[in-house]
Amino acid sequence: MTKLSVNINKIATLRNARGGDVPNVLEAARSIESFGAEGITVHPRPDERHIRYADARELKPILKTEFNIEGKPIQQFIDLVLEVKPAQVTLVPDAEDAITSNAGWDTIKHKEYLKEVISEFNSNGIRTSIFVDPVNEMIKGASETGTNRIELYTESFAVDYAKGDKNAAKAYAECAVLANKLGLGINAGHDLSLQNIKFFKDSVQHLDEVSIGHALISEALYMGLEKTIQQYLKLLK
Ligand SMILES: CC(=O)[C@@H](O)[C@H](O)COP(=O)(O)O
Ligand SMILES: NCC(=O)COP(=O)(O)O
Repeated sequence: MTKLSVNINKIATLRNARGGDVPNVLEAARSIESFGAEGITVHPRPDERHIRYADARELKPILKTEFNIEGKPIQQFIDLVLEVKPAQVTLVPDAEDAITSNAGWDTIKHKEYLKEVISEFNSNGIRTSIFVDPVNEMIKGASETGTNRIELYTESFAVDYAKGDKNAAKAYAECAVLANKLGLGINAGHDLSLQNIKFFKDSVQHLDEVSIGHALISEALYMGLEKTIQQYLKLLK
């Protein structure tokens, strides 16, 4: 069974557009949980253009499902995660000016750094996951950092699948088998949607969790959050 964690960054984007508190991200998170989602993901960025560090602090006590905080492990982010103590932290190598996440970690080049940060989170009881491209060498490198899980960066899958490529999930399927052999849990995310999630889920074994934000919130504009979440849950069974 693959868990659905809903990324609520885009709810905060809408809120921030008017500078007030509409829509309220805490209320949205509560509703998302009540519609059956098994987790809430946030990805605060240093410019706080969508979800804010303060949102992460306020979300923790009200959430009933798994809280996943994603981000680049700069000191401010590390301090936030150690204070909030979510169930899971996902480390992402965000470039300074990127519109969104656009690459996985080079787990060989940054192995020592990742080991250090991961060890601190693990010793505080926080499950760790690192964002990686579907490349065997990066999976092997990840397994040497001490991380509990990897998150497969699915943008290239989404692009190739949309072009009709039947092998769009091949590298992901191979990496998932390798990661599982190496004892790593497997998450996936980025540009997953109602169009492509079933193919991905059916192609990739051992998938513990997917985190979905941009497409899910967009689809909910037409169908509503409840129906949209229920469709994902059906496709992830
Ligand atoms: C790691 C990942 O793929 C997502 O967290 C994505 O980066 C969402 O971030 P934005 O909402 O800032 O695009
Ligand atoms: N980790 C991926 C995530 O949280 C959501 O990515 P996206 O669905 O907004 O592309």
